[in-house]
Amino acid sequence: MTVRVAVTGATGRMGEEVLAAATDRDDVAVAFAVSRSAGGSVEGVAVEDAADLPTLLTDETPDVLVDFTGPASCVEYAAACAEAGVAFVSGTTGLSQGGFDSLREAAEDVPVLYASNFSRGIAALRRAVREAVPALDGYDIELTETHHNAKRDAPSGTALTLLEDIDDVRGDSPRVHGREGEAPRTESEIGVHARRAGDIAGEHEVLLAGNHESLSLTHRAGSRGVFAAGALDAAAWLSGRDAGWYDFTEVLE
Ligand SMILES: NC(=O)c1ccc[n+]([C@@H]2O[C@H](COP(=O)([O-])OP(=O)(O)OC[C@H]3O[C@@H](n4cnc5c(N)ncnc54)[C@H](O)[C@@H]3O)[C@@H](O)[C@H]2O)c1
Ligand SMILES: O=C(O)C1=N[C@H](C(=O)O)CCC1
Repeated sequence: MTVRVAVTGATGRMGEEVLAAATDRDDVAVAFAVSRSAGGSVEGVAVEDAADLPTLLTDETPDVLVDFTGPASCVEYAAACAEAGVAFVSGTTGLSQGGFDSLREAAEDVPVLYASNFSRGIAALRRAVREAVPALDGYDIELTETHHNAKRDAPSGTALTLLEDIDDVRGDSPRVHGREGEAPRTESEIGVHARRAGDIAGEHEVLLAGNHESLSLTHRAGSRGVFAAGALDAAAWLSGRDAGWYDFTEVLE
């Protein structure tokens, strides 16, 4: 079965990547693509005005909408999907708690799958972190993420997810974002470091150190293609499911 996807943020880095990835697959077809800057085409798909999204959802009846945009539009598009009965996949980061609450509200009406990172390697890193942290009780933890120089939010959504994973397995820890001046480390804190440089697609390192040894768990995305492929895998998996909140790990099971 071919799942018909609508793509938002079509002229953005990820939107373009999703449209490119879709052309190589048989299990998905692009129903339409929208952007704030409408006009022209990406990967042979005409780019419509994002302001027309509610009408397009009703007229073109896609199965799933795939969203990589910004926090405000993500919430707006999730509500439009809930209204139109279209499943919603989003990897947009930088959402506030209120933003996530709005997505969960949409999940009462349609299937919603949100992931701060759609790479399989990050899913494996999360499992490794959940295992390593309790095994290395009392070790200091530092988390470093590195992304391209146009990224807006910091720390990355993936870093926040990894911090939640660590809190889940060893209890809540204070976070120290960077260090400057007289700033000795406290025992339980997690140092968090965000670097922005060049066109780096995404790197995350969780460093555990103690007992005269250190363990560094690192993931590097070689290109944005891994995120686009994961998001389309999620869209194909989500289509036809019941309304509710879904996780990317379920797609990989
Ligand atoms: N979950 C993942 O695997 C993953 C991977 C890569 C990027 N991301 C996230 O995806 C998002 C987009 O990243 P990008 O590099 O493509 O950014 P980008 O700036 O290149 O593209 C964003 C697109 O969304 C549009 N947009 C932004 N705010 C909007 C608004 N309020 N209304 C309508 N359109 C809006 C922009 O016009 C642009 O076309 C970011 O939040 C980023 O962190 C997530
Ligand atoms: O390029 C980005 O922006 C990325 N954002 C996600 C995040 O914030 O974790 C995933 C990696 C790429």
